[in-house]
This record gives sequence, C-alpha cells and structure tokens, in this order.
Amino acid sequence: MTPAARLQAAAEILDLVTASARDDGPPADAIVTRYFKTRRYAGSKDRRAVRELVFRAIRRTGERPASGRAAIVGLAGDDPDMQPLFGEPRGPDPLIEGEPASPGGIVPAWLQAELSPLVSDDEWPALVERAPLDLRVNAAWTNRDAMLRAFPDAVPTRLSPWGLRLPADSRIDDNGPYADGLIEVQDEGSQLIALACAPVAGMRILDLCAGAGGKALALAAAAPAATILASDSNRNRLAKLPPRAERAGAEIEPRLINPPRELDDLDDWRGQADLVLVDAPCSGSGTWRRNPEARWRLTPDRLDRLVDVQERLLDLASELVRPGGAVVYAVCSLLRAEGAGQAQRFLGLRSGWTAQDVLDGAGRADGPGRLLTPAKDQTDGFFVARFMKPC
Ligand SMILES: C[S@@+](CC[C@H](N)C(=O)[O-])C[C@H]1O[C@@H](n2cnc3c(N)ncnc32)[C@H](O)[C@@H]1O
Repeated sequence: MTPAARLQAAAEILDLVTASARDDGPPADAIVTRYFKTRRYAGSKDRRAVRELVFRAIRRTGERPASGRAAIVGLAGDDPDMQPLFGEPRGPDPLIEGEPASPGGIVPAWLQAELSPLVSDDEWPALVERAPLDLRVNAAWTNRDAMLRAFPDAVPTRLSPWGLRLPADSRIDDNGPYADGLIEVQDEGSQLIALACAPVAGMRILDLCAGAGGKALALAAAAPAATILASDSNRNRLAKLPPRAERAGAEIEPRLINPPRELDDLDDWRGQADLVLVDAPCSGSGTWRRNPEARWRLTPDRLDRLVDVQERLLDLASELVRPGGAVVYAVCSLLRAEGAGQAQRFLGLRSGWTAQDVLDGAGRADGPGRLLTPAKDQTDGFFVARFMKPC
C-alpha cells in the first residue's frame, strides 16, 4: 500500500470506529483487525502503519469526530508531511479549503467537570499516552528477581512488589514463563487493587465482578490458601477464568450470577465473606491510554446507568460480607461520580461502617479512598476504597 492508500484506509476505519463508539459496538482494536481480514493485499507493515495512523487520530481527538475524514484532516493539520497525500491515487480525496477538521483535544468538554478535582489539566496528556506493558509475577510459584532475569528489558514496577514493566508495544512470547503460569499481563494499577484487598491464608474472598479473573488470579497468587469465589454476570468473560487459573495453578471457583437475582445465586455466601471485592463496571476513563476511543463512547445517560449499577453492586456486597469484614470498591475511572462520590454515598447510607486506609501511601487521598492516575503514579487510573462493616 502507498502512504496515501494507508491514510485512506485509516479514514475508512475511523468511520467504523466513530459509529461503533456511538452505538456501543466493538472496540477500535477489534475493528482494525476485522478490516484487514478481508484485505489480504495489505502486508504486516501496512497493517501496522494503518493501525498507528488510526490510533494517532483517536488519541489527538477528544470529542467524537463527525467522520473518519474529519479525523484525518485534523491529523494532517498537525502534520504538514501528510497533506500532499490527499488527492494522490488510492488516497483520500483532495483537501478542500475550509473543510471541517476534528479539533485536537484530550478530555471531551462535558467530561471535564466530571473528573476528580485531583486530575488537573496538566495531567491530561498522560491520560491518552501509550501505556507500558506490565506483568505480574505469580508470587505463588516464583519471585520478581527470577522474572527480571527472564525478561532482561523489564524493570521492577515502583508501587507493586509483584510487577515488571516493559516498554509500550512490547509483546511477550506465548511460550516460556507465560505458558508456565509464572507471569500474567496486568497493569500495575490492577495489581494495587489486589494489594488493597490484603488477602491472607484462610480468608473467604468473594470477587463479585470477577470478569475473566485478572484480580482474582492476583489474589490467589498472593494467598494460595484463601478460599476464592469469582462471580460475574457475563458468561463469556467468566469462561476465560478457568483456563487462566489452571495455567497459574490457582484454585478459584467461578460462578455465573444472574441480575437481578445475584443475592439468591450467592445465598451460601450471604453474611459469610471476610472480604468482598467490587471491581465494578465503569466508564473506563482511567484506561483511555489503552482504549482512547472510550472517550467517544460515554454519554451522560451511560454514565448515570453505570453509577446506578455500581450503587446496586455495593449494596449487594454489604449483604454478602460478614460483620467485621471488608468491602473493597474499585473502578478504573477518574470520574468523581464513580469514585469518591460513590464511596461517600455508601458510607453516608450506612451507620457504623468505616473507611480504612489503603495502598500505603500510593496514589492520592480522594474522599474516603485513593486515586491512582497515569500522570502521578504511572498506572492506569483507579479509584479504590476499603470499607469495614461494623461487628
Ligand atoms: C471492571 S470489570 C471486572 C474486571 C475483572 N475484575 C478483572 O480484574 O479482570 C466489571 C465486570 O462486572 C461485571 N458485571 C456487571 N454487572 C454485574 C452484576 N450485576 N453482577 C456481577 N458482575 C457484573 C461485568 O460483566 C464485568 O466483567
């Protein structure tokens, strides 16, 4: 493909990505992969170059663009070398004087006031910068020094004792330590959420929204003798957990639960859990550096619905935990309504419950919890709080 043809392909893909963001369809990554499935003429260098153009355009554009063309016209506005490609054979149509171009930006205008006040605008560029590749060492089987020898390009993470960091775009071989269950891919922020749970042997832990089990696996590695139940309402996500657990040698019971009857499905755990982790569904605004088009997906309505679900899940957790036990609430979000606002409401509605300090100084205090941000902590953005139920 010529450079002009690559730019045209990027515009076509960006059309699909903007429509998918509007209609809550698949993520940009999946759209790029699918686009090239039917375009066998594109070699691996072409695919890499087009993907790079697509993600450059997404990262530079805060508001959802009117079209893929508007997104690349905006990109070309920052990059004069790109402008002569418009009008070349197989390239995008020639540029028209004054045609609409997506303005550059990071945080969509309506979301700026929704961010935690701790996230000042000098922190915004880090929200969409490429993320490094973090690995978590399976502490049940090995240690970080051994894995640093196995991955000579890696450095230890600053906050998590289990973490290794590789440069952005690193790939790990499916063989070797990964196949042997000695490491998992997991952002340092997610590792810190597991640390905030402080798992120990003998504990009964319920990971209420376990998904494919990222945090449940970290909990099992840290405390192999804990009893861990991993529930989720999404069958496909939960189905990914057992093979991962097997690879890591972890004992985790998966359980599909069915809203709105989650409490019935978890009746044997009612009032029994020492710890309930609520890693709740959220806007994902802390992970824009991995999914930058998620900024275009969110609407005030979608945010309100997420906040309602989080509130419900916290309610369930408060029933499932035993007196004297703890609920850890986490969201990969930097929005106040999902983080400190949600934690304050939880405590305001329940007398006798108290917030406990978590993360031992990592991140910054935000209401009753702590906030991790890409700019200050070099992790994905997370809010985490730990609540203790009165005895
Ligand atoms: C942030 S993700 C969890 C990620 C997972 N803990 C990990 O570490 O990989 C949120 C999960 O909540 C699940 N979920 C949504 N509504 C739920 C409900 N009512 N009960 C249980 N899980 C729910 C979603 O299916 C999704 O997997």
